[in-house]
Amino acid sequence: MTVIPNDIDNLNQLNRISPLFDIQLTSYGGRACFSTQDIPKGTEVLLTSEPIGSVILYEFRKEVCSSCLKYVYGEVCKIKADEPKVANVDEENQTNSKKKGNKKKFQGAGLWFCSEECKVQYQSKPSCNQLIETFETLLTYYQTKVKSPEVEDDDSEFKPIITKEYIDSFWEEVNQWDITASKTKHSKLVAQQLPKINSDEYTTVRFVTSVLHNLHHTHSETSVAYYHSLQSNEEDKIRAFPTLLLSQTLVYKFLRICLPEHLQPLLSTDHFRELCGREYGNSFGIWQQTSTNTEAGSIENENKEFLGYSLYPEASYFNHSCGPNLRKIRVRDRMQFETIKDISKGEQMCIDYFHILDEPRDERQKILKKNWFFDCGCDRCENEKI
Ligand SMILES: C[S@@+](CC[C@H](N)C(=O)[O-])C[C@H]1O[C@@H](n2cnc3c(N)ncnc32)[C@H](O)[C@@H]1O
Repeated sequence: MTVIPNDIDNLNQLNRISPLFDIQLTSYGGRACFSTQDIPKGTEVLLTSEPIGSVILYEFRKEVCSSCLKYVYGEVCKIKADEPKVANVDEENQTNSKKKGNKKKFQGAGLWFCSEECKVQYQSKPSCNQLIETFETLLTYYQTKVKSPEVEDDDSEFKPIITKEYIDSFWEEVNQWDITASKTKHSKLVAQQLPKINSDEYTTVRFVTSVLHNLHHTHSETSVAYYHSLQSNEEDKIRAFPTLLLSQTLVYKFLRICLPEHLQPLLSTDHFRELCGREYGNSFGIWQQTSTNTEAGSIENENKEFLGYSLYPEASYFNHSCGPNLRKIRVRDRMQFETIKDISKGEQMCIDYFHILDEPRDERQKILKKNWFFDCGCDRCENEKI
């Protein structure tokens, strides 16, 4: 069951996301955004800050610009990240690499850009050097431990009944592993315990790392507080994809062994579980945009490839409606929300999660339940109830 937070009072203590709306409880449960005044059609109600976490899928890493997220089918980005000038690798990792004499040539940290301007813009972000060094370290470890497709886990027999207790017991074993790992030398952990991971797991490694880095370095206290209040879908997600449980524990162990010292305190099994549970229901897909980018951004009217995903806590309190009054537009790596109807004071402000507005009610309900784990309680679904 999804745990729906009911912390309106705490949220309302925070700086408002926008003067145009606040967060209140809905009649069908959970929180949502409600307008604080009449808002005419065509008004921008939110332009997010940079995502608190973001990742490009491994298969698209060379084709999607890490800065503006531009993707053109068949085109490879030609520019890699520059090696940070000030070395900042955590000491033990550095010592291990040096001892073994295997300090590799800088590979670009798996970050690719469509232009010099995009690279400069990305690399001028606060603490970006540390993030690049961390990504480079993770990439290097991943390359030594990549799980080849022929040894993928056989999950055909893995059909447990997923309950909260089952998930907790799985993670209890990881807590025990963590205690032992904390007493083991890093070099021994790398040699004996570093799990092999596949490209999807590596994608999760990168996403989690970006969140931990931004929590530590870049985002405001308010943004962090909104992040910590996001709803988690852990149980529903694991029930829908049981093999994720094992997969997540591998990702966790990989991170525990490979993350630099300064991010380690943010990595606990509790936080990791919450983060993975929040990511599923709250992040926004990075979709290929087929319309031309304009200064105002590009409207996501023709989605093609799924390239990755980003998490913007301040935009994650918009609920879905089958008759939305907002549209979302990606502007580089930010999301903009704009009214597509006049909105009256006190009305709920909603987006379309899944491009299903042309489907009949039953079909829409089925799709939302299967993919987002909720029974849609929007006005249109209520009105179309037989
Ligand atoms: C991105 S969050 C939106 C904010 C969320 N309501 C909260 O309180 O954190 C998505 C979740 O909101 C709920 N939700 C969104 N739209 C809904 C709708 N039309 N009907 C019922 N629940 C909805 C579902 O639980 C969904 O997983």
